[in-house]
Amino acid sequence: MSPKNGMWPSPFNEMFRDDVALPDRRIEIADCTLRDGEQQAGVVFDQDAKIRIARALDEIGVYEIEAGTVASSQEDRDAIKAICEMHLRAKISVLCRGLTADIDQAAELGVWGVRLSFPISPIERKHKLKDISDDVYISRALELTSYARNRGLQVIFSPYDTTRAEMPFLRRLVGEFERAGTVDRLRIVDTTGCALPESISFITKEIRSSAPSLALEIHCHNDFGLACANTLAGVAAGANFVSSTINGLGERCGNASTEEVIMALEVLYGRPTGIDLKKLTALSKTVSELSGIPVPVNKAVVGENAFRHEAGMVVAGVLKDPFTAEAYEPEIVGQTRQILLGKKSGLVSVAYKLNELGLDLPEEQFPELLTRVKQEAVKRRRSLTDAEFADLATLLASEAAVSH
Ligand SMILES: CC(=O)SCCNC(=O)CCNC(=O)[C@H](O)C(C)(C)COP(=O)(O)OP(=O)(O)OC[C@H]1O[C@@H](n2cnc3c(N)ncnc32)[C@H](O)[C@@H]1OP(=O)(O)O
Ligand SMILES: O=C(O)CCC(=O)C(=O)O
Repeated sequence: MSPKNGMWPSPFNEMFRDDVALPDRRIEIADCTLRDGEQQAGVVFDQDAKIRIARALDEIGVYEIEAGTVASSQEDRDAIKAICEMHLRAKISVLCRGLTADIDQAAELGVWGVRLSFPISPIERKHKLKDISDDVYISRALELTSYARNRGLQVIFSPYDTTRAEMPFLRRLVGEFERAGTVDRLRIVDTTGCALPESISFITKEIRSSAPSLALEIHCHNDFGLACANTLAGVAAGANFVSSTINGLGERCGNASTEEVIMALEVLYGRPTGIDLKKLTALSKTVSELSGIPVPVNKAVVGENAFRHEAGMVVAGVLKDPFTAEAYEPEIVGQTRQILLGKKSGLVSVAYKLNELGLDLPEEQFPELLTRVKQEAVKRRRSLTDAEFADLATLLASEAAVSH
């Protein structure tokens, strides 16, 4: 076993790659940071912020940008229009309610496609669609989708709360779409983040068998920390489009994070996404800055600690071969590896850091320096900066010089 392209995942993954890794399988990122990301309570993206994020998403190479909710506000519509006028490579879509007025507004803004959000589970239908019957639901869904189609829009139908829908009705709906040919893609939506990966897999396969020609997208929330796993389950079961957000921003606990799904596809499934991976960390920082939502230091892929090592036994391995503690090289995602000195350090780290900082200290002083590093880290309740470590080493060196 050895690394390939700077990556070294579990060899057992090979057994589960199935068709996800096939070179001719199309798996595209339809990022919704500008729509669901902004639904994170407290987040406001103004037009400049939306334009910056849209440009950055386009630069990494996402297939589609869900740029906002058309009914939300005039500011949003202005921003969506401005994004359309940037003529990015990425397709621009917007969320519409099940109303022709929303579709009209979307068409006038110049978007490529609409996402028709139409609640499907019994609880949503009862409270949001006046307990609409199955027959009326289907006829409205067909009317709305053909209306959007006739306005020249790509049509992505979003049965809101798909994971709590009744399966016979869901099967009937997608069968109708397949017959009518009014829908380009169906988004499977885990609105409350309540599904297991196995359930997502089941739902995706059921829809595929009821409507084999319908393209599928998967959109998962993170209420149980399963959004990325559920998204991958959807992809493995046949969804070719991923609806996710940078930093996992989004309603409540957020969505599957775009960068996590991309790296899982690339590293764990061995499936190239065509995304410029080196720009992921910078994009995460931009979204964090513009949303005002900090990225947790231990966030997968883009967190500051994702490639930092402090524990002595870990560092001893990393310095011989980083793959003892990492599944892929940090530079792939625009990060760097760092060795920190602190309470959990060992002598190997002391020697490494002295050398890295160009500091001279007799080897017999290393254990004393390590003791002082640990004491200082306990006192400060954190790892030490390079300057603090250098101060400790310099002080110890001068004490040793005086006592000789
Ligand atoms: C969870 C999701 O991701 S879905 C997307 C959610 N996104 C947003 O809500 C975006 C921001 N929203 C807004 O700015 C506002 O809610 C607006 C402008 C869209 C609508 O505002 P208002 O007209 O004042 O309606 P309000 O938001 O108070 O209520 C929504 C109404 O739409 C109905 N509704 C909800 N979903 C849908 C739908 N997909 N299609 C049609 N009607 C719907 C609700 O039942 C409710 O109707 P009611 O007043 O008869 O109870
Ligand atoms: O497409 C929709 O219906 C909205 C999707 C959504 O963000 C959700 O329900 O989680």
